[in-house]
Amino acid sequence: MEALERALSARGLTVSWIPGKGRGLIAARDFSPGNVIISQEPFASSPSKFSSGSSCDRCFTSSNLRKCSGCRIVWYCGTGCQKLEWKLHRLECKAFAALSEDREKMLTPTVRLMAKLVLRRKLQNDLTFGFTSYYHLCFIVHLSHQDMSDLDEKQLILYAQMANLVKLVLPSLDIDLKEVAQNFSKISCNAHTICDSELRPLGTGLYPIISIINHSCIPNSVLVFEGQVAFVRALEPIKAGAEVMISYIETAATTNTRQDNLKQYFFTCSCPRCFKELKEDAILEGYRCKDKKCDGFLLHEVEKKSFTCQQCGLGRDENETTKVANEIEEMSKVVTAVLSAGNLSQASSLYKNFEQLQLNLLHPHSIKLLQTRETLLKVCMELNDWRRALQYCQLTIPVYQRVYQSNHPMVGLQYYTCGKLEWLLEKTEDALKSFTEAANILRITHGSTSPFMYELFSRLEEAQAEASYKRSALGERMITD
Ligand SMILES: C[S@@+](CC[C@H](N)C(=O)[O-])C[C@H]1O[C@@H](n2cnc3c(N)ncnc32)[C@H](O)[C@@H]1O
Repeated sequence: MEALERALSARGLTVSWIPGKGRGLIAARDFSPGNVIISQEPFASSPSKFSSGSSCDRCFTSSNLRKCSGCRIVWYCGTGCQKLEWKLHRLECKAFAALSEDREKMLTPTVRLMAKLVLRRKLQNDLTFGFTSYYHLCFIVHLSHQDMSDLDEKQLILYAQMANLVKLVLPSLDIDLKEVAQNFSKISCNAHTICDSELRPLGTGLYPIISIINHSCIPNSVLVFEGQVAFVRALEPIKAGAEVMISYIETAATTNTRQDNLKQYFFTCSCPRCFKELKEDAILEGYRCKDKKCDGFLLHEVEKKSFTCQQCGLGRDENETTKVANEIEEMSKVVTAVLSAGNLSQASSLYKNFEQLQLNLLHPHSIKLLQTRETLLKVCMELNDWRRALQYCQLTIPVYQRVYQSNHPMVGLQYYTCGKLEWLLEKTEDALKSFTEAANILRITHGSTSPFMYELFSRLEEAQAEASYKRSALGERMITD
């Protein structure tokens, strides 16, 4: 514990016991927005689709992949990554090569992550491997909190079965089944989803120090990744003594949905957003005012059999709202099925009608409407319909600003998408504004040195150059006229 405290103190951090939360990471100095609070390599990690050739087992990149010629299961982007992983992979390579087709199917990403964890711990005392006991210590100290008594019988059986799978996958190792089952339970609360710069999930990793950080639905920090390296950056000024918090879940959701999604972590969030008044949830999951010009939110008045607008007092009949709500429910099944069948043109027009139907009933900032527009954005992009894609992208931004706090990477990424679409549509001034908004947020959440940020900065520079060229050309034309 002392070694952990020393390492953290050098980074301006400390660990404290927080009533109702267990341990938490505390700032021992002030951090400004964009400061890296902590960065860490994973103790163990696994890509979500490691055997399908879609990502490198080391850096998670998706290009130039080649199969390991030994096991023919794991993929690498080149000899560099393969060599770096070899000390660990050589222990599983032979075992994987010997797997029958049936057993190969058992090698799910979670089982693989556990297999890597077992192997890494086996290598722990091998100094030539380069892992110090410090890392191990962090792992043991940190991941010890999850209590098996929290689990129901079904989960206990599942973890025991998964532990058995690890034994089958690594038959030559002396595996303590009980310990592995316990570790599955610890992983479920402590692992982090590794995402690319656009927050698309790529895999799962265990980051011993980062997993000391507790959750808030309005976090003061954000977790982003460069390859597998995790970076926690401050989203807002964090004063010495304050707790560092990230969000474990998608926060564009109502309180009920967020609380449901947090159940897997065995706690009830008590952040200020979870105690926010009814109004926010009535907007995010509720109905709109009958008067389309009014943006009030409605509350159900059971005795009056109506939903009443809290801004203008206008009521909506219960029967009428139920009828439209049922139509929406029915249509939602149809549009989802058409989209899953892959018919994009049909999905595009059906989703457009679906959006119109939802607009009759749902508040303009409703999460369901937002999700429909996000789908329409994706579909229009796939169809190269940039004009409509831009319309939907723009419609999502005010809702993003409502559901994510300022500086949230999702807001920055959405501005970035808007900027790219505006650039394609030759709306140079608009693109410049959107790229600027995106850069202002994403340099806080993603830093300034990754290839992703270099690309954004170069798009921004290109838009600045084009805009000033267009402005001067216009000025010259006006002088001539
Ligand atoms: C990744 S760990 C965080 C560190 C943990 N507090 C510890 O002592 O090791 C996740 C666990 O921390 C606790 N936790 C995280 N955020 C919390 C919160 N906002 N309120 C209460 N408990 C929380 C829950 O027990 C959760 O399963």
